[in-house]
Amino acid sequence: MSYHKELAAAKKAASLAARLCQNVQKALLQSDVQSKTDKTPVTVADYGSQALVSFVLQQELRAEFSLVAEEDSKDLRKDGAQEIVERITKLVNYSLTSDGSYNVTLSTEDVLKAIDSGRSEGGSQGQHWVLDPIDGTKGFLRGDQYAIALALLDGGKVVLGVLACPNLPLTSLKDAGQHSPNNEVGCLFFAEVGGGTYMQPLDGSSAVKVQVSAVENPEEASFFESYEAAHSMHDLTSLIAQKLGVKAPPVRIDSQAKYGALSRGDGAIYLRFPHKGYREKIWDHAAGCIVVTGMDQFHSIIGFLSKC
Ligand SMILES: Nc1ncnc2c1ncn2[C@@H]1O[C@H](COP(=O)(O)O)[C@@H](OP(=O)(O)O)[C@H]1O
Ligand SMILES: [Mg+2]
Ligand SMILES: [Mg+2]
Ligand SMILES: [Mg+2]
Repeated sequence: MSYHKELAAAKKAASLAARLCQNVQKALLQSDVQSKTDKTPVTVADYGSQALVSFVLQQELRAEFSLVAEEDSKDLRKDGAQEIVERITKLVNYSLTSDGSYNVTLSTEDVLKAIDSGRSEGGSQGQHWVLDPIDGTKGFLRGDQYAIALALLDGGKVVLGVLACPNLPLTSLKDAGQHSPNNEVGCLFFAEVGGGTYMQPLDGSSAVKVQVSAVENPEEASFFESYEAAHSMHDLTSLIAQKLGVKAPPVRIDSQAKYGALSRGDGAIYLRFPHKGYREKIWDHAAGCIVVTGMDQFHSIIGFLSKC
């Protein structure tokens, strides 16, 4: 089965959402950042990105669809949230219309409903979209890496994935690292089951096929891990790397940008071990997983792991 139409819609949605996030990151206001009940941060860009992706999928696919996504409108419907909802609505309308993609004006209620269309429970039957509207919100707030991560599940398997990484350099992190001022940034990774993985600049120029690292000797390999020690046990990863014989220091990056960088061979190993008791969410891995395993790359990864 081919998912070309779904992939085109997902790329359009993630690219527009990336532009919304870039606009917010340029001029982030203190009032744009809220704290959720689990004490993790959420911003107008997380909500805006979710509303926008949900709207674009609905417009492009014109069919009933199920979306499992990170955010919901509960806090936005509380007293005192009207101003922030209006700011989100303005951001969404601007991002949808400024380059002529759509000719619409969504109301605040349209935006809240679009956010809440991400409340599906998912499941192993039928098709479900999986969205992290901003993965790496802490990285986004720091001006570092973050990703818009969108995947499609069919019968419980990930069949396509798109990762927009607005701050990831177009060239390998091996060459200039994450923060060189000469870096041109903004990558869109995408993969469809059986079709390999591609990367293109977020400005829309042409895509190139990417491959995971061919390094087989752990002494020559480098590894990616979460920037936040609260999200992954840095002590444990350091121990594992030591046992494997890895010599390079860890490359710490927020979000599924790690999977993007891994898919094009910037490093060879991904290590992320949450602390005891943390329950993983599917939107934190679905898109990144297919971008790295994009079928024809799968065997080289298995090959590498079996040698470790
Ligand atoms: N205590 C914790 N342990 C592990 N992961 C956590 C965590 N608290 C938050 N996260 C998740 O880690 C994600 C970021 O991943 P990474 O550590 O690879 O950058 C966050 O995604 P969001 O930013 O979308 O909320 C969040 O879902
Ligand atoms: Mg979050
Ligand atoms: Mg996330
Ligand atoms: Mg998120």
